[in-house]
Amino acid sequence: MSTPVLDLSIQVELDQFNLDLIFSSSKRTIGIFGPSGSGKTTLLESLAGLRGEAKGKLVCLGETWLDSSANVALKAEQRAIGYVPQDHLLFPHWNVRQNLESGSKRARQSGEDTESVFSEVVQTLELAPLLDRNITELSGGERQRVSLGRALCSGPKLLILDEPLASLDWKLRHRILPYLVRIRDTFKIPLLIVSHNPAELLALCDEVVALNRGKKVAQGTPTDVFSTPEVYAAAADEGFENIVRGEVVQSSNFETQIRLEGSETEQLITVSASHHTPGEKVLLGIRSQDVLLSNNRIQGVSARNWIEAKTQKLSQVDGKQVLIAKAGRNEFLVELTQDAVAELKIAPENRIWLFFKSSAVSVYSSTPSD
Ligand SMILES: Nc1ncnc2c1ncn2[C@@H]1O[C@H](COP(=O)(O)OP(=O)(O)OP(=O)(O)O)[C@@H](O)[C@H]1O
Repeated sequence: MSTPVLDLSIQVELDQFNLDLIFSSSKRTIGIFGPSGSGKTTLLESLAGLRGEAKGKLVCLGETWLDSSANVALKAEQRAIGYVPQDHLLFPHWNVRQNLESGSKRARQSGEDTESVFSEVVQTLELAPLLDRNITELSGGERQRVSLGRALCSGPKLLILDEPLASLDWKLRHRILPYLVRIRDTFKIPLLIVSHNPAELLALCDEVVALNRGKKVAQGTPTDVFSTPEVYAAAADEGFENIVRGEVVQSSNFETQIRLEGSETEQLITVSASHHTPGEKVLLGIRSQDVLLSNNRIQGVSARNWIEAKTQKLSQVDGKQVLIAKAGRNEFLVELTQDAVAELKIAPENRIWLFFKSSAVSVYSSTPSD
């Protein structure tokens, strides 16, 4: 087995409860999910060495950062972390270049080629036109890109993002998400992303750890974690959105057709006309409540889209049933009533068909654009 990215057992005393967390993960993109006040920021601050009161053991990529029993507690600046907090914390009186260079200082001290990292960061995050601008003149989304850039310039072993999209409005969130996908794919640095938004974690993470009141309640693939009853209830507060990847095949004034990545068939998803162009990689959002299910390939339905899938796991959540359906490499969570499960005789490994309307699909770009 490869060296875990994170291997930890930590305790922090808090007002209402204690953070008491044990987990190990070898995945390159790890998501931390939990409702407000569940201990996510406390965990990140403990990782970053900003919580002197944290006790226990913490090993990142084979390097011990904390071991209370052996009196080891590396200072924040000794942990090679790129930490992007929720409020960005940029130097307001410096321009973008100076802010990025402040990140490079640590990397230079450890002998890294900071110039090539700087250029790669500027290129990946499209920061060249902003380099001479002052921080106070930037929009929220631009500040977020600079903040990500500064963290990357410091040559981190682990990049930690605390709610990277939470401070942005809906439109900006969809502009920044593709940059996060790009960071994940360009810089092969392990990422730890904290979010209370399942869609972000589904789009970015290989593994999710869910917290509640300072304890781990689930760990596994994003769909596995989000389909566990306790987590689904918290995650589906505003409707649960499945996120799958695709590529635009055709686009006209009337409709856009998209091939699902990892699909075993050549079947296309049709959505309303969008500005996306053929060849473009996209993320598709389909809410679990908008998917209909049938145990045969019925004809004569108005829903334009259908996907052949296999049933996996069924969980009961507050009187509803939540099913994981697998189509090729894609997994969907589907909400069903108890009656529907009985009527359709849903059992593991059944062949089923998922139906949804074109208008139920949201298309998000996974490459940055204006
Ligand atoms: N320094 C502290 N001392 C005591 N209790 C604290 C301290 N910091 C946070 N808490 C409490 O610990 C709990 C977890 O807080 P934390 O900020 O880690 O949660 P969170 O999951 O990040 O929340 P949010 O999503 O709202 O940012 C909260 O009940 C909070 O009031």
